[in-house]
Amino acid sequence: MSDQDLHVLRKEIESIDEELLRLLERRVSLAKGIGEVKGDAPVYDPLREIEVLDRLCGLARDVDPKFVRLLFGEVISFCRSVQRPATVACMGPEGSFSHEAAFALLGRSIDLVFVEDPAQVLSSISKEKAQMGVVPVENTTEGTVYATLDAFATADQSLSVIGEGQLPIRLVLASCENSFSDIEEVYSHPQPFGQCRNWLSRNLPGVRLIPTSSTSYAANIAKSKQKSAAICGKLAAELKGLNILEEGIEDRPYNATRFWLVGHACEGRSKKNKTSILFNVSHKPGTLFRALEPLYRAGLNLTLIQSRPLPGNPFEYFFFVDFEGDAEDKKVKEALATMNSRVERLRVLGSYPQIRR
Ligand SMILES: O=C(O)C(=O)C[C@]1(C(=O)O)C=C[C@@H](O)C=C1
Repeated sequence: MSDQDLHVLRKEIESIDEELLRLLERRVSLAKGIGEVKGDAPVYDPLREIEVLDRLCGLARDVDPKFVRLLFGEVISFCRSVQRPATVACMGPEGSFSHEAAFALLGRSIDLVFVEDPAQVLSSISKEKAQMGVVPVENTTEGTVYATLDAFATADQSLSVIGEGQLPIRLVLASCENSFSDIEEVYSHPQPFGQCRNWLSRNLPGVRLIPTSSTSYAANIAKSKQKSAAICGKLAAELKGLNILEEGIEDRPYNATRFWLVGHACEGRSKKNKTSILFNVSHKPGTLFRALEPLYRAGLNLTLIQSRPLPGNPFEYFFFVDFEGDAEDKKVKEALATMNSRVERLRVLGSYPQIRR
């Protein structure tokens, strides 16, 4: 290829880039117009975003659909923000896996509010410090995130789960030190410690493991403390300027965490909605069976059941159940009505779509 050929091709790229920019500006202008039509109604429409992204991925021919989803996910995120800026609460500080999950679910055109725990995420929404929140629910290695379930048990009843997404969790050992041999203590959230316990016993036997409220908080400590390291995400390590001593230290090849997107209920439903409920029963034989029986008779597939101590009632429990289906489906509605007559308290946390970006 001659310099002249390269020049011609680059000029054609510049022309296409300008065309793409003008089309993007047109799309943003249309989104602003939609925002005016919506008025005070919620801007975020997860079902419409899924529809737009799935359609484009179906149309993609010579471009990887994963890239199409990522690119247009950010276009939509910006188009959402020009209608009304969205403040999203999540566990911090910056660089936490909840931070990464918020970006994965909503794109990067969001304002983030970092808080200590899931209860503060929910209270941030209730106090209108944030319009939405992102909380971890379950990890493929360590199981349910109890703090999230406990937070919902006492949270504002107006909050709903409005979406769900899975984030692959890839753990790194990060430090100001340059070698394993210099590490005397490791900081991280208890969940990641559990996700790489075998790696730790093989590579850092006997090192003190100190739990923190989040992985990014652990990175903060490792940044300021010699002979220490953090188990965190790559984003946190890079944001703090730490050396990454080892990547991919999670014990299982597939290590992912399910996150809920929380806010005020959205209209509509997708074909594959899930529903999450919480309930408690009287402390008598057969009450749990009778509570679950209507879900069985409706043919609903349960994807999670988890008991948690009932606050104020020692050795009594409330239960979380996720199942496939939407609370507005006729058979689900009837099953929940029967269930409601058999339990002491039943709350539908939400029926929501799977969000993939
Ligand atoms: O169609 C809408 O309701 C819009 O607001 C537009 C748009 C988009 O950019 O495609 C943006 C935000 C919504 O969550 C859904 C879609």
